[in-house]
Amino acid sequence: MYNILTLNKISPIGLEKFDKNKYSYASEIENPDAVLVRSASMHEMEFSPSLKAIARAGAGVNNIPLDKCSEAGIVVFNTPGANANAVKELVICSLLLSSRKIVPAIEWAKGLKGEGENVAKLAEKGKSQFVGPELKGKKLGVIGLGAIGILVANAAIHLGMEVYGYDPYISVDAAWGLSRSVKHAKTLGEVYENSDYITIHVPSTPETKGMINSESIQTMKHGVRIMNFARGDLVVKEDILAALDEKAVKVYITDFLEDEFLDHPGVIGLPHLGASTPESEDNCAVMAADELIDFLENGNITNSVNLPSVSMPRTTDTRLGVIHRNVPTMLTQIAATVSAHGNNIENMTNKSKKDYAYTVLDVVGDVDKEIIAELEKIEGIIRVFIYK
Ligand SMILES: NC(=O)C1=CN([C@@H]2O[C@H](COP(=O)(O)OP(=O)(O)OC[C@H]3O[C@@H](n4cnc5c(N)ncnc54)[C@H](O)[C@@H]3O)[C@@H](O)[C@H]2O)C=CC1
Ligand SMILES: O=C(O)CCC(=O)C(=O)O
Repeated sequence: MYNILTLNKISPIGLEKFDKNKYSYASEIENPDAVLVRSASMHEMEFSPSLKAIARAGAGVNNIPLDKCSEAGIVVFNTPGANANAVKELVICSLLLSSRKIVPAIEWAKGLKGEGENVAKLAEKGKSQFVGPELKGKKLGVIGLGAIGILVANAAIHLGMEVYGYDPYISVDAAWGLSRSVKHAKTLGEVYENSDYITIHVPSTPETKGMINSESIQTMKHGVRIMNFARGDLVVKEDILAALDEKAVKVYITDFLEDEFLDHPGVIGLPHLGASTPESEDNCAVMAADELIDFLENGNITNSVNLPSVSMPRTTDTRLGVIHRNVPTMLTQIAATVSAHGNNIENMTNKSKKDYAYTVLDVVGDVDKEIIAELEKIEGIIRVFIYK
């Protein structure tokens, strides 16, 4: 029986993937084999020695201590692209909200309650205070052209916007999916100086944290509208508030609330709603559950952020999965140890990702727990799993 600890509300469609004869899942469970999480922070959590994998039903993994997991041989998965359409739709909505004063207009309209037959006349008289520009013909800067950035950039082209895309690490697949009409910005400066609207779609990393600050804002067009559906810490709070007060930034729309934002007239704040659609919650949960099941049952790794993707059809009854450092002689030592136990290696795959590597071996004959202890004694081997 495998135990799955769920740390957030996970879509039942995803949870149904776990065969009840083989899996138990609950928000409190002893000795979890795996954790299913959305945004809950795991940085202060004690990990049980039983924990083998964490699946983030979503994209951003800044709530998970990745280095600690890698060193403990815990595989961390995410669900690339599974919630991208949900975020794209809210970003397009936000482009309109930032332009057309829709939120204040709705609030103002509610104030006409009780005016009876004068409502229509008062509405016509008052509407001029809510004039706002169209998106067509305006320039949008998209920072980060991954699953979400691409969809936003392409949709904005269809709205008639001129789009500048910036992503020095763009993947080949992403580049293929990007509309040819999107202009390739080679520097952030190019995005900042040209854009009437800027939307950020990068992960929170040491490189991106605080990238929107007083210095970068100074290089932007006066009155720029900024959208942040990526992570709150990409934008320096004090600097964006000062820029809003000076009207250097006209509107800041963010999915990441701060107390100071709540009553600021220039901020439209949302409670981290980007991925909150039933479709995206289902997609993420299903993908995360599939990743966990294939790892826990077969040792296959797909969409891990700390270990390489390794997927091999089962060819024997016994499989070993070995997480180790990406250093020389690991494979020879693993093979020698397995052979010394009299097990023939029928098939084997090895891949690496930065400092870590993963080797899967399908072996003939039974293996006992001794082999785990012997393999784990080898310097550089972090963790060994047996799949039968
Ligand atoms: N508001 C919400 O509910 C959601 C927020 N997010 C956030 O949005 C982020 C992006 O999500 P996805 O597009 O799905 O991820 P993704 O991994 O598909 O795309 C991220 C892109 O950012 C690029 N990038 C990384 N560092 C960069 C830098 N310094 N400058 C420019 N580009 C850089 C990468 O090359 C990649 O193409 C996530 O990391 C997460 O923090 C994601 C989903 C939902
Ligand atoms: O699960 C959620 O609602 C948050 C989604 C998110 O921020 C992400 O996928 O990075």
